[in-house]
Amino acid sequence: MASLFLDNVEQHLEVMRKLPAIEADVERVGSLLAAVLLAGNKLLVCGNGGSAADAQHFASELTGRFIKDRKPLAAIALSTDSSALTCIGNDYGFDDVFARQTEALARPGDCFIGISTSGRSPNVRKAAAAAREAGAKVVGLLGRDGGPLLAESDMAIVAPSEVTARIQEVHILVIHTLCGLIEQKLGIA
Ligand SMILES: O=C(CO)[C@@H](O)[C@H](O)[C@H](O)[C@H](O)COP(=O)(O)O
Ligand SMILES: [Zn+2]
Repeated sequence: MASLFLDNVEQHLEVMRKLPAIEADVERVGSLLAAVLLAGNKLLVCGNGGSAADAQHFASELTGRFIKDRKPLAAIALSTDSSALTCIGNDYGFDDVFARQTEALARPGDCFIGISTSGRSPNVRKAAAAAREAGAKVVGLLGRDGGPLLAESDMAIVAPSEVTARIQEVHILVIHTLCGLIEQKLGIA
């Protein structure tokens, strides 16, 4: 009898084998993010649950380090400030927790990255709209059919799976690749 672990490994590998289909999207987003950072602008990243963890992981690879010693790069996760989350959530509602921070921080030339396995989370969608309003680019890191956020993004990477955990596993691979592409394109790797 196959174990749950081996079932998950098999399912994971099945999804991984489909990833060449999204290679061009990953390259395109990598070029965009590198251009944003090279121009002195910043990345704003957010998501819920596991994607909140991905958002802070992503931002920390850039402000801290990924592979090479290099200057810190401008990226901020909007899902990490418990005071902002509780204040905005309590006073305005949970749908506004990322949008209000985006409205405060996003400037023309910046890039907002919304991470959502369904592409349906209202707080991520509302923040994407606020980013667009501020003149920032919108990138969706999505799954399933991309949800409404797919059409609301300037560029998107959609993990080819219907399973939240598998989508998140693709997202972290994509995030690490984007960090590598950024370092490569900025001439620091
Ligand atoms: O990590 C997991 C499941 O693997 C959960 O925490 C998951 O991220 C949460 O249910 C999120 O609220 C899902 O939101 P989204 O990906 O649909 O935007
Ligand atoms: Zn998870």
